[in-house]
Amino acid sequence: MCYSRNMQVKIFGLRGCFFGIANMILVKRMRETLYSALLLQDISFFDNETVGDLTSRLGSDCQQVSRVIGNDLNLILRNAVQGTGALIYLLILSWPLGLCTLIICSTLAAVMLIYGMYQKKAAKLTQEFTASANQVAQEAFSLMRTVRIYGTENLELERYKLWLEKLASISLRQSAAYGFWNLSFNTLYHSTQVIAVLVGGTFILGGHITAEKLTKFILYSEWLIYSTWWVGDNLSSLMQSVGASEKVFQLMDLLPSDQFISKGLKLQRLVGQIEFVNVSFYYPSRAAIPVLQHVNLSVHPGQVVAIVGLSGSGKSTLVNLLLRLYEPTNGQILIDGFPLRELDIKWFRERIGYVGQEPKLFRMDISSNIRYGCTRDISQKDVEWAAKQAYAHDFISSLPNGYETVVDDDLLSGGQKQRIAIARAILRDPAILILDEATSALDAESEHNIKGVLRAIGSDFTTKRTVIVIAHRLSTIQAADRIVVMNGGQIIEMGNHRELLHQDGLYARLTRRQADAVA
Ligand SMILES: Nc1ncnc2c1ncn2[C@@H]1O[C@H](COP(=O)(O)OP(=O)(O)OP(=O)(O)O)[C@@H](O)[C@H]1O
Repeated sequence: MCYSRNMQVKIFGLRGCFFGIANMILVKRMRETLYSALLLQDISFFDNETVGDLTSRLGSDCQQVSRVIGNDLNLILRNAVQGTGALIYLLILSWPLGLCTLIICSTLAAVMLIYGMYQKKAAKLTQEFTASANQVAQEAFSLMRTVRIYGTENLELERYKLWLEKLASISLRQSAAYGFWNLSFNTLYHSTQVIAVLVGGTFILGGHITAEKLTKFILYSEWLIYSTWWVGDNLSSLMQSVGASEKVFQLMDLLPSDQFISKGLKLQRLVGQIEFVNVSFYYPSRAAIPVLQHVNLSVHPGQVVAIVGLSGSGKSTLVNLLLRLYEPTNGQILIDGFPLRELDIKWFRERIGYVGQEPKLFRMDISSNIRYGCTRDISQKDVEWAAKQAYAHDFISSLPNGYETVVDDDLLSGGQKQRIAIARAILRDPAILILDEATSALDAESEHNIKGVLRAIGSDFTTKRTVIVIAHRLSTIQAADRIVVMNGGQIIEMGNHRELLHQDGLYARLTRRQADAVA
Protein backbone atom coordinates (compact mmCIF):
# COMPACT_ATOMS: atom_id res chain seq x y z
CA MET A 1 0.00 0.00 0.00
CA CYS A 2 2.73 2.35 1.15
CA TYR A 3 4.85 1.23 -1.83
CA SER A 4 2.08 1.96 -4.35
CA ARG A 5 1.44 5.41 -2.82
CA ASN A 6 5.15 6.16 -3.13
CA MET A 7 5.04 5.08 -6.76
CA GLN A 8 2.01 7.31 -7.33
CA VAL A 9 3.76 10.32 -5.79
CA LYS A 10 6.81 9.67 -7.97
CA ILE A 11 4.70 9.34 -11.14
CA PHE A 12 2.75 12.52 -10.32
CA GLY A 13 6.04 14.28 -9.57
CA LEU A 14 7.52 13.19 -12.88
CA ARG A 15 4.38 14.19 -14.74
CA GLY A 16 4.40 17.60 -13.05
CA CYS A 17 8.06 18.01 -13.98
CA PHE A 18 7.45 17.12 -17.65
CA PHE A 19 4.43 19.41 -17.83
CA GLY A 20 6.53 22.17 -16.24
CA ILE A 21 9.23 21.77 -18.92
CA ALA A 22 6.66 21.62 -21.73
CA ASN A 23 5.06 24.72 -20.28
CA MET A 24 8.35 26.63 -20.18
CA ILE A 25 9.15 25.65 -23.79
CA LEU A 26 5.65 26.68 -24.91
CA VAL A 27 5.82 30.12 -23.29
CA LYS A 28 9.30 30.76 -24.68
CA ARG A 29 8.28 29.70 -28.20
CA MET A 30 5.10 31.76 -28.01
CA ARG A 31 6.98 34.86 -26.96
CA GLU A 32 9.56 34.39 -29.71
CA THR A 33 6.92 33.81 -32.37
CA LEU A 34 4.80 36.72 -31.20
CA TYR A 35 7.75 39.10 -30.94
CA SER A 36 9.06 38.23 -34.39
CA ALA A 37 5.54 38.52 -35.86
CA LEU A 38 5.22 41.99 -34.32
CA LEU A 39 8.66 43.13 -35.45
CA LEU A 40 7.78 42.32 -39.06
CA GLN A 41 4.52 44.29 -39.19
CA ASP A 42 3.99 47.37 -41.33
CA ILE A 43 4.62 50.70 -39.62
CA SER A 44 0.91 51.51 -40.02
CA PHE A 45 0.18 48.56 -37.69
CA PHE A 46 2.04 50.40 -34.90
CA ASP A 47 -0.02 53.55 -35.57
CA ASN A 48 -3.06 51.63 -34.30
CA GLU A 49 -1.57 49.65 -31.41
CA THR A 50 -0.37 50.95 -28.09
CA VAL A 51 2.95 49.99 -26.53
CA GLY A 52 1.22 48.93 -23.28
CA ASP A 53 -1.10 46.63 -25.19
CA LEU A 54 1.69 44.92 -27.12
CA THR A 55 3.97 44.48 -24.10
CA SER A 56 1.02 43.10 -22.16
CA ARG A 57 0.43 40.50 -24.88
CA LEU A 58 4.09 39.52 -24.76
CA GLY A 59 4.22 39.41 -20.98
CA SER A 60 1.20 38.34 -18.98
CA ASP A 61 -0.91 37.02 -21.86
CA CYS A 62 1.73 34.54 -23.00
CA GLN A 63 2.18 33.48 -19.37
CA GLN A 64 -1.56 32.84 -19.11
CA VAL A 65 -1.29 30.21 -21.79
CA SER A 66 1.12 28.30 -19.59
CA ARG A 67 -1.80 27.53 -17.29
CA VAL A 68 -3.30 25.50 -20.11
CA ILE A 69 -0.42 23.07 -20.08
CA GLY A 70 0.93 23.42 -16.56
CA ASN A 71 -2.26 22.77 -14.62
CA ASP A 72 -5.47 22.70 -16.49
CA LEU A 73 -4.83 20.25 -19.27
CA ASN A 74 -2.97 18.01 -16.90
CA LEU A 75 -5.76 17.96 -14.29
CA ILE A 76 -8.55 17.80 -16.86
CA LEU A 77 -7.01 14.69 -18.36
CA ARG A 78 -6.50 13.02 -14.99
CA ASN A 79 -10.02 13.71 -13.78
CA ALA A 80 -11.63 12.84 -17.09
CA VAL A 81 -9.96 9.41 -17.00
CA GLN A 82 -10.93 8.88 -13.35
CA GLY A 83 -14.52 10.02 -14.00
CA THR A 84 -14.92 7.77 -17.05
CA GLY A 85 -13.61 4.80 -15.05
CA ALA A 86 -16.04 5.54 -12.24
CA LEU A 87 -18.96 5.90 -14.68
CA ILE A 88 -18.23 2.55 -16.36
CA TYR A 89 -18.05 0.90 -12.96
CA LEU A 90 -21.34 2.55 -11.87
CA LEU A 91 -23.10 1.31 -15.03
CA ILE A 92 -21.79 -2.22 -14.38
CA LEU A 93 -23.01 -2.04 -10.75
CA SER A 94 -26.51 -0.90 -11.72
CA TRP A 95 -27.27 0.62 -15.09
CA PRO A 96 -30.57 2.39 -14.06
CA LEU A 97 -28.82 4.08 -11.14
CA GLY A 98 -25.77 4.76 -13.30
CA LEU A 99 -27.96 6.45 -15.91
CA CYS A 100 -29.53 8.72 -13.23
CA THR A 101 -26.03 9.77 -12.12
CA LEU A 102 -25.06 10.31 -15.76
CA ILE A 103 -28.06 12.66 -16.25
CA ILE A 104 -27.06 14.66 -13.17
CA CYS A 105 -23.44 14.82 -14.34
CA SER A 106 -24.59 15.98 -17.80
CA THR A 107 -26.59 18.81 -16.18
CA LEU A 108 -23.47 19.71 -14.24
CA ALA A 109 -21.46 19.63 -17.48
CA ALA A 110 -23.98 22.00 -19.15
CA VAL A 111 -23.74 24.49 -16.25
CA MET A 112 -19.97 24.10 -16.43
CA LEU A 113 -19.96 24.91 -20.15
CA ILE A 114 -21.95 28.13 -19.65
CA TYR A 115 -19.68 29.05 -16.76
CA GLY A 116 -16.60 28.29 -18.87
CA MET A 117 -17.85 30.52 -21.72
CA TYR A 118 -18.45 33.34 -19.28
CA GLN A 119 -14.94 32.93 -17.85
CA LYS A 120 -13.52 33.09 -21.37
CA LYS A 121 -15.29 36.40 -22.04
CA ALA A 122 -14.31 37.77 -18.63
CA ALA A 123 -10.68 36.79 -19.18
CA LYS A 124 -10.61 38.63 -22.49
CA LEU A 125 -11.93 41.79 -20.85
CA THR A 126 -9.50 41.40 -17.96
CA GLN A 127 -6.60 41.22 -20.40
CA GLU A 128 -7.83 44.30 -22.28
CA PHE A 129 -8.27 46.33 -19.10
CA THR A 130 -4.89 45.18 -17.77
CA ALA A 131 -3.27 46.27 -21.04
CA SER A 132 -4.97 49.68 -20.81
CA ALA A 133 -3.85 50.08 -17.18
CA ASN A 134 -0.30 49.15 -18.26
CA GLN A 135 -0.45 51.69 -21.07
CA VAL A 136 -1.46 54.48 -18.65
CA ALA A 137 1.33 53.57 -16.23
CA GLN A 138 3.89 53.25 -19.02
CA GLU A 139 2.91 56.65 -20.43
CA ALA A 140 3.15 58.31 -17.01
CA PHE A 141 6.56 56.77 -16.26
CA SER A 142 8.00 57.71 -19.64
CA LEU A 143 6.60 61.25 -19.39
CA MET A 144 7.51 61.60 -15.69
CA ARG A 145 9.17 64.96 -16.19
CA THR A 146 6.03 66.40 -17.82
CA VAL A 147 3.87 64.88 -15.09
CA ARG A 148 6.07 66.41 -12.37
CA ILE A 149 6.29 69.84 -13.96
CA TYR A 150 2.55 70.04 -14.59
CA GLY A 151 1.78 68.50 -11.18
CA THR A 152 -0.57 65.91 -12.66
CA GLU A 153 0.33 63.02 -10.34
CA ASN A 154 -3.24 62.83 -9.00
CA LEU A 155 -4.70 63.02 -12.48
CA GLU A 156 -2.49 60.13 -13.57
CA LEU A 157 -3.48 58.18 -10.46
CA GLU A 158 -7.14 58.73 -11.32
CA ARG A 159 -6.55 57.59 -14.91
CA TYR A 160 -4.91 54.44 -13.60
CA LYS A 161 -7.62 53.89 -10.98
CA LEU A 162 -10.31 54.05 -13.65
CA TRP A 163 -8.93 50.89 -15.24
CA LEU A 164 -8.34 49.25 -11.86
CA GLU A 165 -12.01 49.84 -11.02
CA LYS A 166 -13.07 48.23 -14.28
CA LEU A 167 -10.82 45.29 -13.46
CA ALA A 168 -12.31 45.04 -9.96
CA SER A 169 -15.84 45.05 -11.35
CA ILE A 170 -15.02 42.18 -13.73
CA SER A 171 -13.39 40.28 -10.90
CA LEU A 172 -16.50 40.82 -8.73
CA ARG A 173 -18.73 39.39 -11.45
CA GLN A 174 -16.34 36.46 -11.87
CA SER A 175 -16.59 35.74 -8.13
CA ALA A 176 -20.41 35.83 -8.31
CA ALA A 177 -20.34 33.42 -11.26
CA TYR A 178 -18.00 31.16 -9.29
CA GLY A 179 -20.45 31.20 -6.37
CA PHE A 180 -23.30 30.22 -8.71
CA TRP A 181 -21.21 27.44 -10.17
CA ASN A 182 -20.38 26.07 -6.69
CA LEU A 183 -24.02 26.25 -5.63
CA SER A 184 -25.06 24.29 -8.72
CA PHE A 185 -22.44 21.72 -7.94
CA ASN A 186 -23.52 21.28 -4.32
CA THR A 187 -27.19 20.99 -5.26
CA LEU A 188 -26.49 18.40 -7.95
CA TYR A 189 -24.04 16.52 -5.73
CA HIS A 190 -26.62 16.13 -3.00
CA SER A 191 -29.23 15.15 -5.58
CA THR A 192 -27.12 12.13 -6.59
CA GLN A 193 -26.96 11.02 -2.98
CA VAL A 194 -30.70 11.47 -2.45
CA ILE A 195 -31.47 9.63 -5.69
CA ALA A 196 -29.04 6.85 -4.79
CA VAL A 197 -30.64 6.37 -1.38
CA LEU A 198 -34.23 6.63 -2.63
CA VAL A 199 -33.96 4.64 -5.89
CA GLY A 200 -31.23 2.36 -4.50
CA GLY A 201 -33.39 1.67 -1.40
CA THR A 202 -36.32 0.67 -3.63
CA PHE A 203 -33.99 -1.58 -5.65
CA ILE A 204 -32.75 -3.29 -2.45
CA LEU A 205 -36.32 -3.87 -1.34
CA GLY A 206 -37.08 -5.30 -4.81
CA GLY A 207 -34.01 -7.52 -4.54
CA HIS A 208 -32.37 -6.04 -7.66
CA ILE A 209 -29.25 -4.87 -5.84
CA THR A 210 -27.40 -5.75 -2.63
CA ALA A 211 -26.68 -3.26 0.19
CA GLU A 212 -22.95 -3.76 -0.44
CA LYS A 213 -23.36 -2.80 -4.09
CA LEU A 214 -25.36 0.29 -3.13
CA THR A 215 -22.63 1.41 -0.72
CA LYS A 216 -20.05 0.94 -3.48
CA PHE A 217 -22.36 2.82 -5.81
CA ILE A 218 -22.66 5.81 -3.46
CA LEU A 219 -18.87 5.95 -3.06
CA TYR A 220 -18.20 5.73 -6.81
CA SER A 221 -20.91 8.23 -7.73
CA GLU A 222 -19.25 10.63 -5.30
CA TRP A 223 -15.99 10.02 -7.11
CA LEU A 224 -17.66 10.61 -10.50
CA ILE A 225 -19.30 13.84 -9.49
CA TYR A 226 -16.12 15.17 -7.90
CA SER A 227 -14.22 14.30 -11.07
CA THR A 228 -16.86 16.17 -13.08
CA TRP A 229 -16.46 19.13 -10.75
CA TRP A 230 -12.69 19.10 -11.15
CA VAL A 231 -12.97 18.84 -14.92
CA GLY A 232 -15.43 21.76 -14.87
CA ASP A 233 -13.30 23.86 -12.60
CA ASN A 234 -10.18 23.31 -14.63
CA LEU A 235 -12.04 23.66 -17.90
CA SER A 236 -13.26 27.09 -16.82
CA SER A 237 -9.74 28.13 -15.99
CA LEU A 238 -8.66 26.66 -19.34
CA MET A 239 -11.34 28.80 -21.01
CA GLN A 240 -9.93 31.81 -19.15
CA SER A 241 -6.54 31.05 -20.65
CA VAL A 242 -8.05 30.61 -24.09
CA GLY A 243 -9.91 33.93 -23.73
CA ALA A 244 -6.76 35.69 -22.61
CA SER A 245 -4.64 34.18 -25.34
CA GLU A 246 -7.08 34.75 -28.21
CA LYS A 247 -5.51 38.11 -29.08
CA VAL A 248 -2.04 36.57 -28.73
CA PHE A 249 -2.91 33.93 -31.31
CA GLN A 250 -4.50 36.54 -33.59
CA LEU A 251 -1.31 38.59 -33.46
CA MET A 252 0.89 35.53 -33.96
CA ASP A 253 -1.10 34.67 -37.09
CA LEU A 254 -0.47 38.07 -38.68
CA LEU A 255 1.50 37.76 -41.87
CA PRO A 256 4.73 39.74 -42.11
CA SER A 257 4.67 42.95 -44.08
CA ASP A 258 4.91 42.43 -47.87
CA GLN A 259 8.27 44.16 -47.77
CA PHE A 260 9.79 41.20 -45.92
CA ILE A 261 8.14 38.55 -48.06
CA SER A 262 8.90 39.72 -51.58
CA LYS A 263 12.43 39.60 -52.89
CA GLY A 264 13.21 42.79 -54.75
CA LEU A 265 15.88 44.09 -57.06
CA LYS A 266 19.41 44.73 -55.83
CA LEU A 267 21.15 47.25 -58.06
CA GLN A 268 24.89 47.14 -58.58
CA ARG A 269 25.20 50.36 -56.70
CA LEU A 270 22.86 53.05 -55.42
CA VAL A 271 23.59 56.30 -57.19
CA GLY A 272 21.07 58.44 -55.34
CA GLN A 273 18.67 59.72 -58.01
CA ILE A 274 15.25 60.21 -56.42
CA GLU A 275 12.01 61.00 -58.23
CA PHE A 276 8.54 61.51 -56.81
CA VAL A 277 6.07 61.15 -59.67
CA ASN A 278 2.61 62.56 -58.96
CA VAL A 279 2.64 61.13 -55.42
CA SER A 280 -0.48 61.46 -53.27
CA PHE A 281 -0.88 59.93 -49.85
CA TYR A 282 -3.08 59.60 -46.81
CA TYR A 283 -2.24 57.70 -43.64
CA PRO A 284 -4.18 54.42 -43.32
CA SER A 285 -5.27 55.47 -39.81
CA ARG A 286 -6.77 58.72 -41.18
CA ALA A 287 -8.07 57.67 -44.53
CA ALA A 288 -10.18 60.80 -45.03
CA ILE A 289 -7.38 63.36 -44.80
CA PRO A 290 -4.99 63.67 -47.76
CA VAL A 291 -1.50 64.46 -46.44
CA LEU A 292 0.33 64.72 -49.77
CA GLN A 293 -1.26 65.76 -53.05
CA HIS A 294 0.28 65.34 -56.50
CA VAL A 295 3.87 65.79 -55.40
CA ASN A 296 6.40 65.88 -58.23
CA LEU A 297 10.02 66.21 -57.23
CA SER A 298 13.29 64.99 -58.63
CA VAL A 299 16.56 65.01 -56.72
CA HIS A 300 19.80 64.43 -58.64
CA PRO A 301 22.65 62.32 -57.28
CA GLY A 302 24.91 64.32 -54.97
CA GLN A 303 22.43 67.18 -54.61
CA VAL A 304 21.59 68.72 -51.24
CA VAL A 305 17.87 69.36 -51.21
CA ALA A 306 16.15 71.09 -48.33
CA ILE A 307 12.47 70.74 -47.59
CA VAL A 308 10.85 73.55 -45.64
CA GLY A 309 7.31 74.56 -44.82
CA LEU A 310 4.90 75.15 -42.00
CA SER A 311 4.35 72.51 -39.36
CA GLY A 312 2.10 69.70 -40.59
CA SER A 313 2.67 70.51 -44.27
CA GLY A 314 3.83 66.93 -44.99
CA LYS A 315 7.64 67.21 -44.95
CA SER A 316 8.27 64.18 -42.72
CA THR A 317 5.61 62.24 -44.58
CA LEU A 318 7.54 62.75 -47.81
CA VAL A 319 10.59 61.21 -46.15
CA ASN A 320 8.48 58.38 -44.66
CA LEU A 321 7.44 57.46 -48.18
CA LEU A 322 11.01 57.64 -49.43
CA LEU A 323 12.05 55.25 -46.63
CA ARG A 324 9.09 53.08 -47.69
CA LEU A 325 7.62 53.11 -44.20
CA TYR A 326 4.33 53.70 -46.02
CA GLU A 327 3.33 53.18 -49.65
CA PRO A 328 2.03 56.11 -51.73
CA THR A 329 -1.72 55.99 -52.28
CA ASN A 330 -1.22 57.27 -55.83
CA GLY A 331 1.80 57.88 -58.03
CA GLN A 332 5.20 56.32 -57.50
CA ILE A 333 8.72 56.93 -56.28
CA LEU A 334 11.66 56.07 -58.54
CA ILE A 335 15.15 55.41 -57.24
CA ASP A 336 17.87 55.49 -59.90
CA GLY A 337 15.02 55.08 -62.39
CA PHE A 338 13.58 51.93 -60.73
CA PRO A 339 10.28 51.94 -58.85
CA LEU A 340 11.03 51.89 -55.12
CA ARG A 341 8.44 49.12 -54.69
CA GLU A 342 10.54 46.81 -56.85
CA LEU A 343 13.80 47.30 -54.97
CA ASP A 344 14.95 44.96 -52.22
CA ILE A 345 14.00 47.07 -49.24
CA LYS A 346 16.70 45.74 -46.91
CA TRP A 347 19.37 46.42 -49.54
CA PHE A 348 17.96 49.91 -50.12
CA ARG A 349 17.70 50.85 -46.45
CA GLU A 350 21.27 49.67 -45.79
CA ARG A 351 22.36 52.43 -48.16
CA ILE A 352 20.39 55.17 -46.46
CA GLY A 353 21.42 57.25 -43.47
CA TYR A 354 18.52 58.66 -41.51
CA VAL A 355 18.41 61.05 -38.57
CA GLY A 356 14.89 61.47 -37.23
CA GLN A 357 13.26 64.47 -35.58
CA GLU A 358 13.79 63.19 -32.05
CA PRO A 359 16.48 60.54 -32.21
CA LYS A 360 16.14 57.91 -29.51
CA LEU A 361 19.11 56.00 -28.16
CA PHE A 362 19.18 52.38 -27.08
CA ARG A 363 20.28 51.48 -23.59
CA MET A 364 23.77 50.41 -24.60
CA ASP A 365 27.19 52.07 -24.83
CA ILE A 366 27.75 55.00 -27.18
CA SER A 367 29.97 53.00 -29.51
CA SER A 368 27.25 50.35 -29.97
CA ASN A 369 24.69 53.10 -30.47
CA ILE A 370 26.77 54.54 -33.30
CA ARG A 371 27.39 51.08 -34.85
CA TYR A 372 23.69 50.20 -34.57
CA GLY A 373 22.39 48.60 -37.77
CA CYS A 374 25.66 49.00 -39.70
CA THR A 375 26.27 45.83 -41.71
CA ARG A 376 29.80 46.73 -42.86
CA ASP A 377 32.90 45.58 -40.98
CA ILE A 378 33.85 48.56 -38.90
CA SER A 379 36.56 49.27 -36.39
CA GLN A 380 36.52 51.57 -33.37
CA LYS A 381 38.55 53.99 -35.52
CA ASP A 382 35.68 54.19 -38.02
CA VAL A 383 33.26 54.86 -35.17
CA GLU A 384 35.44 57.72 -33.93
CA TRP A 385 35.79 59.08 -37.46
CA ALA A 386 32.00 59.19 -37.83
CA ALA A 387 31.67 60.82 -34.41
CA LYS A 388 34.20 63.47 -35.44
CA GLN A 389 32.27 64.14 -38.65
CA ALA A 390 29.13 64.64 -36.57
CA TYR A 391 30.99 66.88 -34.06
CA ALA A 392 30.21 64.36 -31.32
CA HIS A 393 33.75 63.13 -30.59
CA ASP A 394 34.67 65.88 -28.14
CA PHE A 395 31.71 65.49 -25.84
CA ILE A 396 31.90 61.68 -26.01
CA SER A 397 35.61 61.77 -25.06
CA SER A 398 34.83 63.99 -22.08
CA LEU A 399 32.41 61.40 -20.62
CA PRO A 400 33.92 59.27 -17.80
CA ASN A 401 33.96 56.07 -19.89
CA GLY A 402 34.18 57.72 -23.30
CA TYR A 403 32.71 55.54 -26.04
CA GLU A 404 31.99 52.80 -23.50
CA THR A 405 29.59 55.01 -21.52
CA VAL A 406 26.21 53.34 -21.31
CA VAL A 407 23.52 55.82 -22.24
CA ASP A 408 19.81 55.84 -22.68
CA ASP A 409 17.29 58.37 -23.73
CA ASP A 410 17.44 60.42 -20.53
CA LEU A 411 21.18 60.67 -19.99
CA LEU A 412 22.16 62.99 -22.82
CA SER A 413 20.93 66.34 -24.08
CA GLY A 414 18.76 66.56 -27.20
CA GLY A 415 21.66 67.99 -29.20
CA GLN A 416 24.06 65.27 -28.04
CA LYS A 417 21.61 62.53 -28.96
CA GLN A 418 21.18 64.11 -32.36
CA ARG A 419 24.92 64.21 -32.94
CA ILE A 420 25.18 60.50 -32.06
CA ALA A 421 22.35 59.79 -34.47
CA ILE A 422 24.16 61.78 -37.18
CA ALA A 423 27.34 59.78 -36.49
CA ARG A 424 25.29 56.58 -36.80
CA ALA A 425 23.94 57.74 -40.16
CA ILE A 426 27.36 58.83 -41.47
CA LEU A 427 29.05 55.56 -40.40
CA ARG A 428 26.87 53.65 -42.87
CA ASP A 429 28.50 55.65 -45.66
CA PRO A 430 25.05 56.14 -47.16
CA ALA A 431 24.31 57.05 -50.77
CA ILE A 432 21.30 59.01 -49.52
CA LEU A 433 21.43 60.92 -46.25
CA ILE A 434 18.16 62.13 -44.74
CA LEU A 435 18.21 64.64 -41.93
CA ASP A 436 14.75 65.32 -40.57
CA GLU A 437 15.08 68.55 -38.60
CA ALA A 438 18.44 67.37 -37.41
CA THR A 439 19.26 70.84 -36.23
CA SER A 440 16.11 71.56 -34.23
CA ALA A 441 17.49 70.47 -30.87
CA LEU A 442 21.00 71.83 -31.37
CA ASP A 443 22.42 75.09 -30.16
CA ALA A 444 23.73 77.75 -32.51
CA GLU A 445 27.29 76.45 -32.44
CA SER A 446 26.27 72.89 -33.21
CA GLU A 447 23.97 74.10 -35.93
CA HIS A 448 26.99 75.79 -37.45
CA ASN A 449 28.84 72.47 -37.22
CA ILE A 450 26.07 70.62 -38.96
CA LYS A 451 26.14 73.18 -41.69
CA GLY A 452 29.82 72.25 -41.93
CA VAL A 453 28.90 68.56 -42.33
CA LEU A 454 26.46 69.46 -45.10
CA ARG A 455 29.06 71.61 -46.81
CA ALA A 456 31.70 68.86 -46.52
CA ILE A 457 29.30 66.33 -48.01
CA GLY A 458 28.50 68.68 -50.83
CA SER A 459 32.12 69.39 -51.72
CA ASP A 460 33.69 65.96 -51.13
CA PHE A 461 33.46 64.22 -54.48
CA THR A 462 34.84 60.91 -53.18
CA THR A 463 31.94 60.46 -50.77
CA LYS A 464 29.27 62.09 -52.84
CA ARG A 465 25.81 61.55 -51.46
CA THR A 466 22.35 62.81 -52.05
CA VAL A 467 21.21 64.73 -49.00
CA ILE A 468 17.66 65.59 -48.03
CA VAL A 469 17.34 67.98 -45.11
CA ILE A 470 14.10 68.97 -43.46
CA ALA A 471 14.72 72.10 -41.45
CA HIS A 472 12.75 74.67 -39.55
CA ARG A 473 15.79 76.91 -39.10
CA LEU A 474 16.12 78.30 -42.55
CA SER A 475 19.63 79.57 -41.84
CA THR A 476 20.84 75.95 -41.86
CA ILE A 477 19.87 75.28 -45.43
CA GLN A 478 20.65 78.47 -47.30
CA ALA A 479 23.53 76.71 -49.07
CA ALA A 480 21.35 73.81 -50.26
CA ASP A 481 21.34 73.21 -54.03
CA ARG A 482 17.58 73.32 -54.03
CA ILE A 483 14.94 74.32 -51.52
CA VAL A 484 11.48 72.77 -51.75
CA VAL A 485 8.70 74.68 -50.00
CA MET A 486 5.65 72.70 -48.91
CA ASN A 487 2.23 73.84 -47.82
CA GLY A 488 -0.86 71.71 -47.18
CA GLY A 489 0.72 68.59 -48.66
CA GLN A 490 1.74 70.28 -51.91
CA ILE A 491 4.98 71.69 -53.25
CA ILE A 492 4.31 75.38 -53.75
CA GLU A 493 7.79 76.76 -54.43
CA MET A 494 11.11 75.35 -55.56
CA GLY A 495 14.50 76.92 -56.25
CA ASN A 496 17.66 78.03 -54.50
CA HIS A 497 17.77 80.53 -51.65
CA ARG A 498 18.17 83.56 -53.89
CA GLU A 499 15.52 82.52 -56.37
CA LEU A 500 13.01 81.89 -53.61
CA LEU A 501 13.72 85.22 -51.92
CA HIS A 502 13.20 86.83 -55.29
CA GLN A 503 9.84 85.04 -55.74
CA ASP A 504 8.75 86.68 -52.49
CA GLY A 505 6.42 83.82 -51.54
CA LEU A 506 6.09 81.67 -48.42
CA TYR A 507 9.85 81.00 -48.18
CA ALA A 508 10.68 84.69 -48.28
CA ARG A 509 7.99 85.34 -45.67
CA LEU A 510 9.31 82.60 -43.37
CA THR A 511 12.89 83.82 -43.78
CA ARG A 512 11.89 87.38 -42.88
CA ARG A 513 9.88 86.14 -39.89
CA GLN A 514 12.88 84.16 -38.58
CA ALA A 515 15.26 87.06 -39.16
CA ASP A 516 12.86 89.35 -37.21
CA ALA A 517 12.67 86.79 -34.40
CA VAL A 518 16.48 86.69 -34.13
CA ALA A 519 16.70 90.50 -34.19
N1 LIG B 1 1.32 58.27 -38.37
C1 LIG B 1 0.41 59.17 -38.71
N2 LIG B 1 -0.89 58.82 -38.78
C2 LIG B 1 -1.83 59.71 -39.14
N3 LIG B 1 -1.57 61.01 -39.46
C3 LIG B 1 -0.29 61.42 -39.39
C4 LIG B 1 0.77 60.53 -39.02
N4 LIG B 1 1.93 61.22 -39.04
C5 LIG B 1 1.63 62.47 -39.43
N5 LIG B 1 0.31 62.60 -39.64
C6 LIG B 1 -0.40 63.80 -40.11
O1 LIG B 1 0.10 64.12 -41.39
C7 LIG B 1 0.23 65.52 -41.53
C8 LIG B 1 1.64 65.86 -41.99
O2 LIG B 1 2.54 65.50 -40.97
P1 LIG B 1 4.11 65.60 -41.15
O3 LIG B 1 4.73 65.01 -39.92
O4 LIG B 1 4.50 65.03 -42.44
O5 LIG B 1 4.31 67.17 -41.17
P2 LIG B 1 5.65 68.02 -41.10
O6 LIG B 1 5.57 69.01 -42.18
O7 LIG B 1 6.84 67.14 -41.06
O8 LIG B 1 5.43 68.72 -39.69
P3 LIG B 1 6.55 69.19 -38.65
O9 LIG B 1 7.36 70.24 -39.33
O10 LIG B 1 5.75 69.74 -37.52
O11 LIG B 1 7.32 67.97 -38.28
C9 LIG B 1 -0.14 66.14 -40.20
O12 LIG B 1 -1.46 66.63 -40.31
C10 LIG B 1 -0.10 65.00 -39.22
O13 LIG B 1 -1.08 65.14 -38.23
